[in-house]
Amino acid sequence: MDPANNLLVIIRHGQSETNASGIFTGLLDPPLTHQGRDEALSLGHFLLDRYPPTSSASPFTHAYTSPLQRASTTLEIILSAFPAFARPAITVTPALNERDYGQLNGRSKKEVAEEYGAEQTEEWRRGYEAAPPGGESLEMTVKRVWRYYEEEIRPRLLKGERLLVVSHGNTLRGLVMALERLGPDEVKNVELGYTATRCYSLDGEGKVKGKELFVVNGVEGGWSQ
Ligand SMILES: O=C(O)[C@H](O)COP(=O)(O)O
Repeated sequence: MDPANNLLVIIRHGQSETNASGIFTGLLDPPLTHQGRDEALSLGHFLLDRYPPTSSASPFTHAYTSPLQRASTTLEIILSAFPAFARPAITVTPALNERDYGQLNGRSKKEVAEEYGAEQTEEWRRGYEAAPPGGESLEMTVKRVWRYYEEEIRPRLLKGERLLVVSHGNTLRGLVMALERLGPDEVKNVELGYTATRCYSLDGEGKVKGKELFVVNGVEGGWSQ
């Protein structure tokens, strides 16, 4: 896919400290691990190679991220690989926060599975309608992120902009579901590894006309269990 206009590149953040410890992270705000910082830098170099700036144009016109540092730091590290003139303006918005895991935020995934059973835990993690106690279902997350996409991101794409979105596993699963028109059963199988990257090109009406998965950090397509 050429670095044409109407381009949307979505990226999951690198590994955070609580990701590494097997803890439901949700709205917690842990820093990236060393591995997570390395993943972000490799991805920055990959994107620089894939979308080289020209003397007159930056490859990306705008970037979006969440206020949670694992996403915003991933974006900063990615952009550190680009020359200063190629740095896009950044919008930080809670609309791109991770799904709120409610009472599970901060709890060990293993212990939750022992307490509530593996099936229920999987339903909270990958089901569409199931909301963890006090938290958001994927359905609620899709509504939140899609509203933001339609109001803020899509209009820029329709103007021909090239956008980066650095966000979170379930938030981006929600965005993928809506962009690719997947059903609840299909989205269960969408898994995002650290710095998973997917690139969409859109037509003049905002419909997806092309999609590309990148192999970065040794994970095919950036998507993993
Ligand atoms: O919030 C978290 O714990 C992770 O970002 C994603 O967790 P999950 O794989 O359980 O959705």
